[in-house]
Amino acid sequence: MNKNQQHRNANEVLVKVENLSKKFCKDLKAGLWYGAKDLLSNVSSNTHARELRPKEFWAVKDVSFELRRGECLGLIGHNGAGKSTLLKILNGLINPDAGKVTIKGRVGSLIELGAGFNPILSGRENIYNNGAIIGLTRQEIDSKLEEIIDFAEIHEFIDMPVQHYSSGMKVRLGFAVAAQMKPDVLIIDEVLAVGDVGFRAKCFNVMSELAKSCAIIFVSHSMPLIGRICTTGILLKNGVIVEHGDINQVIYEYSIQYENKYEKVVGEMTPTIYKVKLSKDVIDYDEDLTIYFSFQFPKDFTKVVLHYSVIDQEMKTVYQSYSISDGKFYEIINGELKASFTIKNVDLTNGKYFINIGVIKNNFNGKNICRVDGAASFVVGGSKYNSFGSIVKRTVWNN
Ligand SMILES: Nc1ncnc2c1ncn2[C@@H]1O[C@H](COP(=O)(O)OP(=O)(O)OP(=O)(O)O)[C@@H](O)[C@H]1O
Repeated sequence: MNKNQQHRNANEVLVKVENLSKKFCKDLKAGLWYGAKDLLSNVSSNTHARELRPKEFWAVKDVSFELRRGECLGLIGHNGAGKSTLLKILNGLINPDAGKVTIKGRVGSLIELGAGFNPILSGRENIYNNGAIIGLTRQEIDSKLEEIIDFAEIHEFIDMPVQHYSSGMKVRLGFAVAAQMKPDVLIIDEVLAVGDVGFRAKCFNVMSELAKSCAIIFVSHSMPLIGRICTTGILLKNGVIVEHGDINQVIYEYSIQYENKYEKVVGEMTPTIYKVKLSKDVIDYDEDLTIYFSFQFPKDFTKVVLHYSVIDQEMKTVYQSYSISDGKFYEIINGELKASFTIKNVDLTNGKYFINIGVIKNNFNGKNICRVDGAASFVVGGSKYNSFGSIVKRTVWNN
């Protein structure tokens, strides 16, 4: 086996992260002071590293994992969880305070918008610069140049300084360079979302293709995307790994800890009081869910129509229903509307969902008397169906 074949060994560990920690200071003055003190006392970052001084906090704390060729790791977590900090350490943009990163092979990355580009150089010059940094010869870059420009679709602007590129153009160039240089490890941050839909689709096709022969670390807040591309996942919370393993399990853990109460009341009449209760807060995909509620209004109405929507974490409506479709009307008597409805077999994949409940006049003019968005939330768990999409579509697999 020659050296090159060895280098491309399937399943070899390409990224090894051991007890990685990085702290930041919440206060600029204190941060500068600590920096100066550390420099003066010539403290190596690893000796003092494990203690926090006043106003410091761990952005990444004791993170360890391995990633093999052929694996695609989804890094997920709330805003400020430490994802970008971890990526920047992996990419060598910042130094950790403790721990060790070992990466084998060539690293392609798209982390911050425009990071890695010299703004006063043209797109073409930046391609050469970046290629040289990852160790390609001029001839090798020459042979990839057209491919990169074609992929980025920025032919007419390739000789313009990068500082005049739009955000999307920077992302196009950044991704094209990172992906077309045939990396062993590809690190992609949320920044990809800046690209337009067509370009994003192209990137995901390339990532799926690259995933077969390299190791990918991908950060995104879009769970459908993460679920589609990644094989394994890490959930970070306050810089600490709280879940690591199968991507569907990690997405599920993330979705159930999501605290996004987005409760909002809209419509021409606000209920003075409302109460909503569910038959169960955690259910299986094939169970029924009953929603009990009572709304107090300042005015009576006869014949109103109820409706509800089930919303997923991407804030997309998964399904909705109107009582009028089943010929059912309600009355608001003495200002109170007290009712319940049952969703038969929720038929949803694992995750957290919200319920919007609305009341409209029976003339169905579309105007809400009121609608309570995020009136309740529930979790679907334990489904054998994975997290792609929202609906579990039971299928008969004929011969
Ligand atoms: N240079 C810095 N100086 C001080 N604090 C920083 C610095 N960079 C990041 N932080 C802090 O570290 C924490 C983690 O930030 P990070 O950007 O890694 O989060 P993230 O998970 O990528 O968040 P998001 O989903 O919003 O992109 C945050 O509290 C952030 O304010």
